[in-house]
Formats: sequence, structure tokens, C-alpha cells
Amino acid sequence: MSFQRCAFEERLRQIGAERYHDKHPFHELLHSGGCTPDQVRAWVINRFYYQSRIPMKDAAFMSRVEDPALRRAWRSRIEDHDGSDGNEGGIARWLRLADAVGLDRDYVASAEGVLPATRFAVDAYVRFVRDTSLLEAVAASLTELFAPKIHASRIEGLLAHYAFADDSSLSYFRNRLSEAPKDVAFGLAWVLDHADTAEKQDAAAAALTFKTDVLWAQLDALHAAYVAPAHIPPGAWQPGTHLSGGAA
Ligand SMILES: O=C(O)c1cc(C(=O)O)c2c(n1)C(=O)C(=O)c1cc(C(=O)O)[nH]c1-2
Repeated sequence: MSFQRCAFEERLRQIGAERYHDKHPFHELLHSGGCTPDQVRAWVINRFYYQSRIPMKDAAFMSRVEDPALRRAWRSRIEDHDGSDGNEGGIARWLRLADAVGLDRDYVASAEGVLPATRFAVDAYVRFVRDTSLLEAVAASLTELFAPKIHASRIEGLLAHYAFADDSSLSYFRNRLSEAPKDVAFGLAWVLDHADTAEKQDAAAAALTFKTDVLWAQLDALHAAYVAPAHIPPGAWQPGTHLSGGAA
């Protein structure tokens, strides 16, 4: 590997080291057992919106790709979330988590109670992938370089601290531990190959930075709405409602 390629990879990794959402106070609260059941539910509801939009952004990406080899490499991402024969898929696994924390899964799937800022941030990511260069779109997905570490610490933290946590409710994260590394190995190599000028490297680094903001902003919204002093925006999920027991 050339020095220049190594230095660029290091620059991308540094963006994660400084800005990835594993450092957000909401994640510290969640993983250390500090969340109330309603705070966990708020996270499940809002994070579902991100999950639900990931295959849509991957479809938007693929609709712009002219190279069949790149589309072939990318399409398993959609199946990982939507499912395929013999694989229920990430969205169904996430709804199992919604069941386990006592939420009405139809309400979660409807995305009705999602925070406005979560919606804005996630929609901005889908639009970004639809509208920018393919290089920037692939670079934005590289936050997944940093995801296996947070998924592993989430599994460990949730199992240690919350009664709802078990193999079934956490299966989403266990699956991502094997799915994400294959996706990101491909994405990283593709970005390193295609960012072959200083301008393109700057654009790819800016795209990855943008994506860390998309993730961070979602947790800021969650923290502001549901951690004291909590300010729940109009229309967003109210604790105690939409439980699987049938509460309103
Ligand atoms: O739990 C997390 O912290 C986390 C982060 C990210 C990420 O870094 O974007 C993804 C996921 N999970 C994830 O599960 C997932 O499927 C995923 C897809 C993507 C993407 O940008 O294509 N990021 C992520």
C-alpha cells in the first residue's frame, strides 16, 4: 500500500476516533444501565427510523450505479435489512427488540412518534446519498468501520443491565457483527481506490464527517427530548403510550 493511501486511510479513521457517536453521553447512559425503560423505548423508536431508511438509501445509491459489479457488491446490504429466503432481515430483528422492550411494534414500524430532528438527520443522509457523487456516498457509509466496536459493547452492556436483553432481542446487533465488516471492507477499498486526487480525498473525508454528524444529531435529539430536563417535541412519542399491552 502506498504511503499516500495509508495516510488517507488514517485520516478517515481519525474522523471516527474524534467524532463517532460511541462517545455520545446517551450511549454511555444506555450501555451502562443508566436508562429508564422509557428512555430505552425512545431510543428503539427513533433508531428504528434510521434502520428503516438504510435500505432506502442503499436502493437510491444503486439506482445511480452504472457498473454491474458495484451493484452486485452492494445489493446484499438491502437484503441484510429487508431479509431474503432464510434470513428474516435487520428490520424484522429490530421489531423483535421493540417487542422485548414492551412497545407496540406497529406503532414503532409506523415511525409516527419519531423526533423531528431524528427525521431531519436521517432524511438528510438519504438525500445526501441520492444527490452527491458515488465516492461521497460510499465514503459516508464508512462510519460502519467503527460500528462493530459499539455493537459489541452494546450487547455486553444491555445483557449486563437490562432484563429485556437476551439472544432474541439483541439478535440485530449480533448479526451486524458479521454483516458490517464485509460491507465496510469493500467500501473502504473502493474509497481508497477512487479518491485518487487531493480534492476527492477532501470530499470523501467531508462526507464521512457529515455522516458522523447525522449519527450524533440523532442522539442529541434523543437526549434533549427524553433525559432530564426533558423537552418532548409536539407529536413525538410520549412515555407510557403505545405499549404492547394495548395502552393508547
Ligand atoms: O448501532 C450503531 O451505532 C450503528 C451505526 C451505523 C453507522 O455507523 O452508520 C450503522 C449501524 N449501526 C447499522 O446497524 C447499520 O446497519 C448501518 C448501515 C449503515 C450505512 O451507513 O449504510 N450504517 C449503519
